[in-house]
Amino acid sequence: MNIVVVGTGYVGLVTGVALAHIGHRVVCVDVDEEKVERMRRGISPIYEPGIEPLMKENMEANRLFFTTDGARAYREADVIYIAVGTPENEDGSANLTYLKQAVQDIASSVTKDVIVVTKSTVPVGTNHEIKRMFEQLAPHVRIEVVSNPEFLREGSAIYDTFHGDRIVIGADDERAAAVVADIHRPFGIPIFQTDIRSAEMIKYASNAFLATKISFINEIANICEKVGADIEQVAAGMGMDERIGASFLRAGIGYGGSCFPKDTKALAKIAANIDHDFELLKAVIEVNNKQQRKLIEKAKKRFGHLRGKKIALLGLSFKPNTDDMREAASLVVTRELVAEQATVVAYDPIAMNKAKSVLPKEVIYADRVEQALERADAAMILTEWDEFRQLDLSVYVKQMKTPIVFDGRNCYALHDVARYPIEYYSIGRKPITNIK
Ligand SMILES: NC(=O)C1=CN([C@@H]2O[C@H](COP(=O)(O)OP(=O)(O)OC[C@H]3O[C@@H](n4cnc5c(N)ncnc54)[C@H](O)[C@@H]3O)[C@@H](O)[C@H]2O)C=CC1
Ligand SMILES: O=C(O)[C@H]1O[C@H](OP(=O)(O)OP(=O)(O)OC[C@H]2O[C@@H](n3ccc(=O)[nH]c3=O)[C@H](O)[C@@H]2O)[C@H](O)[C@@H](O)[C@@H]1O
Repeated sequence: MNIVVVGTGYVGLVTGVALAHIGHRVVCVDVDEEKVERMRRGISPIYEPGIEPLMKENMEANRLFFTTDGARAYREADVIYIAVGTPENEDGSANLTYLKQAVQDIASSVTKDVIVVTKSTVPVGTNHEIKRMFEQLAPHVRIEVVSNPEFLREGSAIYDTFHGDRIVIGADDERAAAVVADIHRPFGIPIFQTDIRSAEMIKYASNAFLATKISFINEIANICEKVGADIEQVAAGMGMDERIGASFLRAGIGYGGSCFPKDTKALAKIAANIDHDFELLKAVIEVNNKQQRKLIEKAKKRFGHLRGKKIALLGLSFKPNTDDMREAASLVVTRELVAEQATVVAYDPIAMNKAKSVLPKEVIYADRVEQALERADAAMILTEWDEFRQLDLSVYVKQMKTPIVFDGRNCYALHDVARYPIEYYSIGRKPITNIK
């Protein structure tokens, strides 16, 4: 079976590597020549723990190949996975330009029957539109379209692919569904087969539900601060109820990343297009927008104004173990701090290079956490990297002008912080004001 994966971003590359690892022959196609050149040398274009050894192992076993020659790959393919980006349009809807281009590329090259599997997150109805496009553009062959949405998380993408909770296969054609199910069987993950539209909806509904959990717990955290409860205790107590579940109840400065922000907006738009006002989801989005500014609000309350203050930012990526800066809270926080005329010194263990091209030019970058904290008036923790969680708290006391820490990810236990002369503001917990 010849498998081709179109697009080698987080989803495409991880899919290609994982399918090769369970024994398939996989050709990964990308239009980005530089990326393909690097992957051919075994270098991953994305920072993702564990990916490079797996890439190399499967390339050496002659199961995994990278090319820009899509036409040839599509001609020889039995199954083609589409994993190109579906970013956000200005109005919040999903931009299907890359997807449609990939469909055209495939249609103009295939010479035999093929199954096309859509991994990209696409609005309900898109796979049927793809099917219609193929019927028009490549009437000489039979192309079956299958929806196979992806649920991996960045930073644990390899683990998630081998240990996912389910593989969703949406198909109208039983034979195509069976072929795709067989391809995935070696993962040993439960397969949920359904119709195409339901599969498309499962993806959006899953992301929207997880985003709802986050905004919900953040609202509870905001109330906890005012009534003197502790969000960590509250989340732990809630999570013990299996109907609620313990995961995705970490309060903080909101969700970012390439998917929750765009997929929640896209689903709200899908609803609006059929005259359904998805009020709950709109509130989830609004709560998140406010939550990303929470540390700024706290700092302004503490200092009055931030003009001339040196603020150390710890963590820039939208979450740990990735260098992805898409919709990271740091984008909002740095913009606000610069507008407030604060001096911003930032440090991130991995994302600094990517950050430099997207954050305001006024941001100064430090090579080490100690350097960022040096003589700072305040620190803001935006991403819960292990490096910050494990940091000896005395470093704040030693390095900073005033050890005032705004922790947007609740990295430290309050009883640990209480042992140091630190002023500490976190999310949904009591502040600690131990500065002498
Ligand atoms: N990033 C994530 O964690 C997850 C993403 N998704 C969805 O998967 C899709 C892909 O997302 P990412 O991997 O983050 O995208 P990405 O933006 O990181 O990568 C897309 C890749 O496709 C390539 N490409 C674009 N047009 C092409 C064409 N015509 N032929 C060949 N290559 C082409 C680009 O050069 C790029 O390398 C999106 O729909 C996203 O919503 C779903 C689950 C998780
Ligand atoms: O569609 C997608 O692209 C993916 O989106 C998310 O994965 P990802 O964005 O990589 O990362 P998550 O671990 O879900 O975190 C997303 C954001 O939510 C925040 N978050 C997460 C969990 C939590 O309890 N609290 C919280 O604030 C994180 O800090 C981060 O900013 C989903 O978890 C994946 O299942 C899905 O495939």
